Amino acid sequence: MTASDPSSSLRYQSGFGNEYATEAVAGALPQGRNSPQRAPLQLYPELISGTAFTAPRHQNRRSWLYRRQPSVVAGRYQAWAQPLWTTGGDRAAALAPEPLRWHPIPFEAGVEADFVEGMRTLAANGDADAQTGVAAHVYLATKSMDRRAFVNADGELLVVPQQGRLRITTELGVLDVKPGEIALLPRGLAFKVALPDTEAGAGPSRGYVCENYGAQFRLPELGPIGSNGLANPRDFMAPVAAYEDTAGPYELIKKFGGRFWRAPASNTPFNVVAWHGNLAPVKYDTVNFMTIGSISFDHPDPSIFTVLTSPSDTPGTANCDFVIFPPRWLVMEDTFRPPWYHRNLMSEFMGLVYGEYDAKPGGFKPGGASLHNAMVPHGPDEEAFEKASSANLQPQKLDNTLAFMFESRYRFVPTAFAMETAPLDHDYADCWAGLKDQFKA
Ligand SMILES: O=C(O)Cc1cc(O)ccc1O
Ligand SMILES: [Fe+2]
Repeated sequence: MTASDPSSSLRYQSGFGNEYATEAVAGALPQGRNSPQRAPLQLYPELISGTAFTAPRHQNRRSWLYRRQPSVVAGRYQAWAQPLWTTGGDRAAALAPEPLRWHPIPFEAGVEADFVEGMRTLAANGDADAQTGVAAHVYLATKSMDRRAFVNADGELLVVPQQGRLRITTELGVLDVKPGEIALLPRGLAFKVALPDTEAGAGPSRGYVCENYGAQFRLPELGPIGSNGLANPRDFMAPVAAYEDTAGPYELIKKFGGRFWRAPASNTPFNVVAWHGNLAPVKYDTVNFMTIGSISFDHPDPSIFTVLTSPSDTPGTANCDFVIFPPRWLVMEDTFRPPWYHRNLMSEFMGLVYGEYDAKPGGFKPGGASLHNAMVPHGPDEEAFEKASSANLQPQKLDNTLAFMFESRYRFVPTAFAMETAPLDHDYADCWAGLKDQFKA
C-alpha cells in the first residue's frame, strides 16, 4: 500500500517492518528469486542485513537492493574528524549523582555545519562494539549535505527534529520529516540530509538524535491494551524507491567503531532503482500516537507512552525506550496529575520539541535537555507542585506540547561538550529547593 504526505510531494509505503516492495522503474525487481543470473535492467543485486542471518524470523530484518553500481565501488578510506560526535560512555568519569539540565543548545555563531558536522553528543552509554547502549545527540545544522553521503556502522539513528524540516535522501528513497515527526534510519544505510527551511531562509535546523548501538527499535508489546493503540504500524511510512540521476563525484563519510572515515566515490550511492524487504528507513508522525492514560485515578508509569523500544537481554529492561509526552487529556480524579517524585533504576534523558512540559512549566525549554540518571531523585518543580496540588480537577487538555524521553537501563555519561560548552543550567536543583516540610501531625 502506498500513501502520500500532504505536506510534501513524496509518496510512501505504509507499515513497520513489513515486506515492502518498490521499483522506480517498472520491471526492475526480479520476480521469484532475489539474485537471478542476470538481474533485470542490468542492475546489481545487493543484500543489506540489519540483523544476523540467523536472527529469529520475527526479528530478522534485511532488504534486497537492485542498484546501478554495488556499494563496493568506492575509493579508499582516510581518517576524518568529527570530535564532537562521540561514542559510548566513559564509565570511569567522575559524575556526581546530580540532576542535570541544559538550556536550549544554541547555534554556534559563524559555524557552518551540515547534519553530520553539526552533531553534538550530549551523553552516551554502552559500547558500540558490544552492541549495547545509546547516545543522545543534538544536531545544529546550517547547511544541506549536497554530494556527501553518511553511513553509520555503529548504530541506527532515531531523529527527532525540533526546528526545521529535513529532507532525508537514503539509498531506499526519500523521507520528508518535520518537527513533530521522527525518522528511524537503519544502521549501515547511506543517507544525506537537506534542510529545505534553512535553504528558504528560515534559519538553521536543530533536533535530537538517539544513536542506538543495541537491538533495533521496534514497536512495544501491547499486552492488555490489545491489538490496537499507541503507535499503530500503519502510520509508519517507508520511502518508495528513488535514485539520483546526476553524474559526478561523491564523498562518503562513515562512522565505524566510534571513528570517522572519508572516501571518495566517483558516483552517487543513491543509485538504487528498486528494493524489497523489511529493513527500511521509516518516518512517523506523533500526531498519530493513540495516547492512553488513566481515566479513573493516579498517574500511570510513562511506559504507557512508549513509541519504540530497543530491548536488552533482560525482559522488560530496555536498552532504550523512546517515549513521548504528546498533547492529551488529563481527567484523573483525586489525583496529583503531573509526574510523581521518583527515583528510577532506568536513566532518563529528556528533550522538548515544542511547548511546555507539565512537570517543569518554566525551566525546561524547547531545544533544551535534561538528564536524570539511575536513582537520581527528580519530579515536578515547586511551581508545578503548587499548581497541581490545588488545581480544580476538571478534565484538562494538555495541548501544544511534545516532550520525549530516551530511557535506558544504562547510566548516561555526559560529554565534555555537555558539561563545558553547552549551556548547563547550574541552578537546576534550585527548582525543588522551596518544597518545604509541610507535615502537620
Ligand atoms: O521524569 C520525568 O519527567 C519523566 C516521567 C514522566 C512521568 O509521567 C512519569 C515518570 C517519569 O520519569
Ligand atoms: Fe522521571
